[in-house]
Amino acid sequence: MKILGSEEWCQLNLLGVPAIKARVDSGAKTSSLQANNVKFITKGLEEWVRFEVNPIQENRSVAVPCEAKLVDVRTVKSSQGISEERPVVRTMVTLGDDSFEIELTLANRDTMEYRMLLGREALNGRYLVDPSKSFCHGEVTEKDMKAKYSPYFTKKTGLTLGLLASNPNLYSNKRIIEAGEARGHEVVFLNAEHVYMKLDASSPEIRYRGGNILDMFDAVIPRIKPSITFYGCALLRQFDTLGVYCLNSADAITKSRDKLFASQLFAKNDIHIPITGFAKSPLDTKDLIRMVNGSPLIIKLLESTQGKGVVLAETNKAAESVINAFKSVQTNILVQEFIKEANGQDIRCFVVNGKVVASIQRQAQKGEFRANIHQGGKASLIKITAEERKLAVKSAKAMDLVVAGVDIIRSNRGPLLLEVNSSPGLEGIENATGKDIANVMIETIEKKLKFV
Ligand SMILES: Nc1ncnc2c1ncn2[C@@H]1O[C@H](COP(=O)(O)OP(=O)(O)OP(=O)(O)O)[C@@H](O)[C@H]1O
Ligand SMILES: [Mg+2]
Ligand SMILES: [Mg+2]
Repeated sequence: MKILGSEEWCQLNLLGVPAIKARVDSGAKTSSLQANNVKFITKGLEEWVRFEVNPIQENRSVAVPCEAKLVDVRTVKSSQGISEERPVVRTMVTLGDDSFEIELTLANRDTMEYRMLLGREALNGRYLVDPSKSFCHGEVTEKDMKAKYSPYFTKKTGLTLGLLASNPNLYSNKRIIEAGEARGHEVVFLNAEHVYMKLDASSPEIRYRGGNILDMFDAVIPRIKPSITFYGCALLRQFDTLGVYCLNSADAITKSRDKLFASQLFAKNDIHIPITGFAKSPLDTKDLIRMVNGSPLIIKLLESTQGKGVVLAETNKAAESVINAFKSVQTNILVQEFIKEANGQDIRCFVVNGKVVASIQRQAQKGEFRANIHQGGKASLIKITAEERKLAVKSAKAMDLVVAGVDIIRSNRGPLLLEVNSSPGLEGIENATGKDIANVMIETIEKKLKFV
């Protein structure tokens, strides 16, 4: 009988797969093939399956479209004990000089290092396995693979951009993908929580769930939600280490997410904010309140968005009890002068690459002081003053943010900065102004990468 090693090169010619490296696994009964986007279709009276195979390990960009007649659907238990339904197809496999029929279960599990497994059914009566050997029926080099799959290595004309975010259905994310594609780039959505990394001085890596190595990106657009700031920024640092341009650096995002640190940087850069205090001990609460000119005053959780952690205390007594209540549960807060004359209005300036590309005024709902859209605020068009424009640009720069949503409030002593956001939403501001901000973001990446 012929000998098979622990891995062998196969051809699945009927499926249009001219070479695929298989793991010989006599511990498994049936053979399996990695398949993505599996769809059941009918051809006449027959049931078929349509799917894609990524025949090259650690490469998702080569995807061969396949079709085969469905012969069965089987419940298979994975090594982790999870049952799943897998379609089974029958096709011809070629191994060196031999060709024979084989049944393959289609496994869409991402974690397949080998794209194909040869199980007992395929081996019985044909081969003996010698696990100490490999490629007994011929070898396929990387160069051969490139030649065999050359039609799939499409000539790249645009950039490859990664959108590092959490929800592909958010308006902002959909718009960024759309704008990137419209400008001829490939935009790949990366769920930040499915990305992981190898920290190694000689071969650092970034991988995606399933083991694909993410080494194809020219730039990454971070849209990190606050709850995963820490992890998301670690990923951005890794991309940066690997030479991938990040539209907003990990450093800049980290700074802007910490209201206390950000306020200190504003003060240092001569950027005016409402009088703000921060203290550790409840013993200092009374003076803290005096320091910001007494009530009514604003209390802000250090990490808050959409206005959720911003409270107005109308009296000194109320302020004191709210401040001390937060302190008793070890929650960090800022105490801030209330800008009453703003009348529940603030200004959101969208800054990209040192320019204000759009701005809107937000008006809080009746009886509410927070102008956030999430708190029922209404957006309207506004022409900002030269001073406000300068303040917005300077504030984004103080945070080193290339893309920033800068919130400004109009006080009796001129415009004051409220905060700078590193993942400003596009929906409210694009709809109100009719400006294509996503396009400006993509253009900026092109400029930074000198892409023409
Ligand atoms: N000192 C203040 N005086 C008056 N109104 C204020 C003050 N600070 C905040 N506000 C109002 O409350 C809103 C929310 O405050 P802020 O922007 O600081 O919080 P946030 O929760 O981080 O919101 P965002 O979603 O913009 O990140 C502001 O947009 C503004 O309308
Ligand atoms: Mg904020
Ligand atoms: Mg805000």
